Amino acid sequence: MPRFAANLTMLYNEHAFLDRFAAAAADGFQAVEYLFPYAFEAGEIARHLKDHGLQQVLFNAPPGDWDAGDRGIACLPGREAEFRDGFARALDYAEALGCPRVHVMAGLAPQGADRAQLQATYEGNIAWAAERAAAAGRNVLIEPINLRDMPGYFLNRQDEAHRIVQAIGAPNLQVQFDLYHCQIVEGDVAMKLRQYLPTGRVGHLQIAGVPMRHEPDLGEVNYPYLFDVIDEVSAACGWQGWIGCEYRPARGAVAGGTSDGLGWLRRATAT
Ligand SMILES: O=C(O)C(=O)[C@@H](O)CO
Ligand SMILES: [Mg+2]
Repeated sequence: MPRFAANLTMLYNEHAFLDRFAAAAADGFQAVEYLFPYAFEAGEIARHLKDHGLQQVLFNAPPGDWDAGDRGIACLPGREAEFRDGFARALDYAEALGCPRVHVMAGLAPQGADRAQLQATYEGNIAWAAERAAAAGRNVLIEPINLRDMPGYFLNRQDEAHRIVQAIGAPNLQVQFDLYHCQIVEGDVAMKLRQYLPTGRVGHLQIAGVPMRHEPDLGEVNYPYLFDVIDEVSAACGWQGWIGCEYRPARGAVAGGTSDGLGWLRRATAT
């Protein structure tokens, strides 16, 4: 099942985290992503990847204090040292897991904050991270996220993300284009695939049904059509990234729920 990576934060919640690697491999996935690896030793995760023949294609840098409400700290003035420590930790995990991409979450804009100051802090942190990642042979990704799921999130639109990537100009800085967020925030997803994939500035795609973030075949988005667009544009421009399956299975933590919901994937990959 080339191209599609299982997001182990959202899929296979019927299993404990480390057991999700085996479950994804049993369903035919060859690659995985998830939000955060830091609750586990990198070596332990690396063993699970190897044992199940999986590639790690993406994970996130430490987001600050998630339980206290942080959703990344890259745009937050005064937390630069914490940002740098966290990113260095992410690079250590990326090395141990053989993972080429690290997603850096922007954070929530504090109410009343000076937007220009947040922007300057964000761009400064992202530029620093891209430089450090380049020395380690990794790419840094930034992802626009919708405001319904994350009220106050600093980065919401594809054009903003691409403007920042252009402005910083680091070759290893790319956009994580999550079609679910894009549909909610701005729509016109097929045209944005056609616009942005050929720029070489999209490092990763992610999908989910809209609006409930369940399986891609549940909701308003016509994913078979979008997969054809991705195939067509990729063939023309040589785009070779992964598509992360970042959705909450409709049957949730019910035994077999994730696998039972993979009919859309079997249809998408049928030859
Ligand atoms: O929520 C998403 O979409 C993601 O890709 C996460 O990495 C950030 O929460
Ligand atoms: Mg996403």
